[in-house]
Amino acid sequence: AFTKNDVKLSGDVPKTLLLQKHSDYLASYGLNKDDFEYCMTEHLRMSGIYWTLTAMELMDQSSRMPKEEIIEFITSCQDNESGGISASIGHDPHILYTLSAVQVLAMYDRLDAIDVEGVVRFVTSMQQEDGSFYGDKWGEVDTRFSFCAVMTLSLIQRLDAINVTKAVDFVLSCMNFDGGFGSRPGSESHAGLIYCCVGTLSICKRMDALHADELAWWLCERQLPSGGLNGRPEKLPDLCYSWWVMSSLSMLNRIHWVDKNNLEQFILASQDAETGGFSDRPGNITDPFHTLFGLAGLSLLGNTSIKRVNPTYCMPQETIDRLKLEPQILH
Ligand SMILES: COc1ccc(S(=O)(=O)N2Cc3cc(-c4ccc(C=O)o4)ccc3N(Cc3cncn3C)C[C@H]2Cc2ccc(O)cc2)cc1
Ligand SMILES: [Zn+2]
Repeated sequence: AFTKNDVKLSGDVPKTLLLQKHSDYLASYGLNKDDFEYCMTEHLRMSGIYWTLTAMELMDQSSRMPKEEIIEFITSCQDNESGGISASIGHDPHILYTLSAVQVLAMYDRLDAIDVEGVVRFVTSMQQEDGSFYGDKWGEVDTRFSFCAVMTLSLIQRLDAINVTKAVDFVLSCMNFDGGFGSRPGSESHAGLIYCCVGTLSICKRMDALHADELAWWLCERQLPSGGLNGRPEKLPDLCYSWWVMSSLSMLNRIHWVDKNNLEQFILASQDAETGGFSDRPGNITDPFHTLFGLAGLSLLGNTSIKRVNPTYCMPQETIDRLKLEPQILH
């Protein structure tokens, strides 16, 4: 049932965490190469592997993943000329999939499987005069790509390869009066882009430049009576916004500003007890993307049956610790 721009949780939604169902769902996802959805997501396969592996890592189930097959796939997706990595074999390299590949290899501690100098060459070639980043050779600018650039380079300990000051200046030029951020200067504030911009400032240790209270206030206003969070005013709640909003509030050290119990109820209700996995909201089709953000959100809410997730990188905290990375958190 829909009240205005919100959902009404019916009585028969899941109220406990169905970990085994999610592990089985992700372990079987992609086994049937002819599966319609599997074919329809070839253009984002590398990210699909990152979402699936990270979710399995958080459930301590990554041993069920075909590790060597994944590593060989990543090696075959790196473009020798540009150094960039594509979503699938033969596709164009893009900064989104270069990041996903580096995140997966960092979790596997197998960065030796790719030409790391090639990745540095690709990412630095995307930075523009104003400090912004293209996603690929077609030249689209988006703060999402700034976040991909600094996350990728920091994971391989090469943040020095770009102009960090200009990268930060461009992100700050996208700050709006509500304290939020959009994809380019003047773009409307959106929870997903706020996560990207706050994450960029966290990695570059420049969170001092944020208007933390105004921003945290705008983020908390995303919570609806159902407990779910939306991405912009007047929008429906969506599970992945739970992650964008909560990880941003975590970096701002204001996660206590949301109603945790209500939000946890919405996340648990977005599970599918039949198929396993999480969907964008209760009753819809599940997918690996929302399954990761459901589990990561519960981890941020303190659910200890899930491993700790790092709010900046959306990767297991133990991986960030092993890499000796210290993304800034406000105090
Ligand atoms: C089903 O329609 C879409 C629309 C956009 C995309 S997207 O790649 O631009 N992207 C990520 C995303 C992925 C999925 C999905 C389905 C199956 C799999 C297998 O791994 O992954 C589903 C949705 C989705 N979206 C769209 C979306 C999420 N919540 C509401 N919507 C409309 C997000 C979208 C943008 C994006 C976000 C984060 C990120 O790291 C990368 C891309 C993908 C499918
Ligand atoms: Zn979503």
